[in-house]
Amino acid sequence: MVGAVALAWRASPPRLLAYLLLHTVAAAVPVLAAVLTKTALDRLAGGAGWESVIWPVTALALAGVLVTALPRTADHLAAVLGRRVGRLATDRLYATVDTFVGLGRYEDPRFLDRLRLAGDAARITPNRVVDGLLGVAGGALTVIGFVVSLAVLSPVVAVVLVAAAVPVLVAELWLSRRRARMVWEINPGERREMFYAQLLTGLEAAKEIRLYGAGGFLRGRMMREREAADAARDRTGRVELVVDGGLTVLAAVIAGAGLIWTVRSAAAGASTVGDVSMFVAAVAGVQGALRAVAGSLALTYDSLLLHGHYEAVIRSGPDLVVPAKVPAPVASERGIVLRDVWFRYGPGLPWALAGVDLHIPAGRSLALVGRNGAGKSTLVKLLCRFYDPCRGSIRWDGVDLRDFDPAELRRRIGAVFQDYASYDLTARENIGIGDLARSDDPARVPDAARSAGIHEALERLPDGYDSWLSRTFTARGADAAGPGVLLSGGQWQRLALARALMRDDAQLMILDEPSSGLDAEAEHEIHTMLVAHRAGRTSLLISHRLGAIRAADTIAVLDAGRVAELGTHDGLVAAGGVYAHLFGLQSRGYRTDRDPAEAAAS
Ligand SMILES: Nc1ncnc2c1ncn2[C@@H]1O[C@H](COP(=O)(O)OP(=O)(O)OP(=O)(O)O)[C@@H](O)[C@H]1O
Repeated sequence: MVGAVALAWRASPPRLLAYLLLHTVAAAVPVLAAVLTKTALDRLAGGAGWESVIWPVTALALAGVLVTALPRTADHLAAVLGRRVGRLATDRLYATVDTFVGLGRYEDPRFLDRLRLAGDAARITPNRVVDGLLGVAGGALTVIGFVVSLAVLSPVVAVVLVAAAVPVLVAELWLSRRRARMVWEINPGERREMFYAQLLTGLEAAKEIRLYGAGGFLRGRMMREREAADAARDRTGRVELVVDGGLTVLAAVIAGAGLIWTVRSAAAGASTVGDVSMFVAAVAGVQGALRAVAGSLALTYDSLLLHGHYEAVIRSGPDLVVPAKVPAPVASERGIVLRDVWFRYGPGLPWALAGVDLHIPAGRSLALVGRNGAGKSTLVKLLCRFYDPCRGSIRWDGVDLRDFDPAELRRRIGAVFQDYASYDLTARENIGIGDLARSDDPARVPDAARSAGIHEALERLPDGYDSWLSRTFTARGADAAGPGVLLSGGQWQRLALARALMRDDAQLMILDEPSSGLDAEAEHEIHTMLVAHRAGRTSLLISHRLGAIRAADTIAVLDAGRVAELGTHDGLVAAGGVYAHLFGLQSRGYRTDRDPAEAAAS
């Protein structure tokens, strides 16, 4: 609770104070109005003239003005404050997410459920907590005012009214807890529903969905998720209806009984007409305010439960241990050494790496080959420290990767991942992301693009490097409302390569299938460039096209998470093992002088 209120305070102290003041005045006005009405009626009933009621009536009129003006002003203030708090909380949330070193949390459905609720909470809960607390405080003020005035008329009714409030409060809190549990339970389904909705409305899967006619299947799945969530909401709604309905009837019975008692007492001359009016206003006021208090309490409680997810993410701490101090490199250990590295993506899952021993000498190139699922990309992810090995160690210049500052480690690496990203940004930004600190240098982006062989193509775009590479969003601030342009698959791949080449000072260049989408000529051209670029640098190259990696200083064949073969291209071909077999298959596929029977069979 303190966290939520502190956020609101940090977002805008003057607005929060003004909001507090408005709420206090709004809470006091109904009590004041009831007292003024009683005073005026009693004076009139006592035969007093206009002069003696002029001030209570004028004050009553002013109170009426306040009652109409205050809620609008308070609503406006609440909305402005809410947006400010939302911005601050969202920024804090995403800043926290940005501190996560690894990828593990993005593969933990429970954490993702929590993250989604935290996102909702960041937008709404701090303000709702403040609103709820002010509602409780304001309502309590109104209740106290009315109960005191009522106690003067009838202590019994006052006590009964207050006692009747206890079950209301208990019931509202119980309903809140139930609602929060329901929100948590339907959250995974709601995330799945969002996933299906994105598939159905996004460009990414549109081709396949249309070609395979999978729209109905996905829509059915989406609606089933929605139905399940709505069924849970309906169940909660029914319980709320029964509980709230019962409490409303109880309140009406108490109010009715009290009214009969007061009118009887006025008829018997034991109380005045003003007393009756005060009683009616007080009972309605107390019951209304009590309901408002209970509602605000439930709102606060609901919001706090939701806010708990936000706080849990904010306080989740580092996902991988980050050392306070990085040890100095060991002069005798140059390069990267993997020693008996074991890794799996989760307990109970198969080992993706099962005892890898490998040395990537500084300034040399190592190529990784192997069948699908052999563990090549996993090894790359471990080198970038997106995960830590379960067993064994990876040392760079003698320093365990766990002892590096992750940001420092990543500054040393340039990479093209197999599943590289394509950003809905301009071409210049798509490349500049590779080294944002130096992306303003006018020559760097075109230089990187030239090396990746994409410069001319980008220059030919409608706005050159500033062309917007998206068909689904319009550029921010763009005059033209139309979408931008899209690149071909191979051009996107070259763009990803240019992004990696922005870091021309990277000590380690990782290229995971950097040319899989390129035509034969482009592939040759890129690999010639990469061979020149790699000279004297440490590099790790993964490719299923073995012709592309034959120039590497060392080739390692991964098989079922282990290094099965290690050597140069010529050495491995001569050894006649897995590499020689795979290379033989590929090179035979390109030969035209094959035995016709062999060609027909392949
Ligand atoms: N995020 C993940 N969570 C769980 N298992 C994973 C994950 N990524 C990969 N795996 C599993 O780890 C094993 C190794 O996968 P990896 O991607 O490293 O193979 P690869 O050699 O790069 O394959 P390919 O040649 O197909 O790219 C596979 O069995 C795969 O199913």
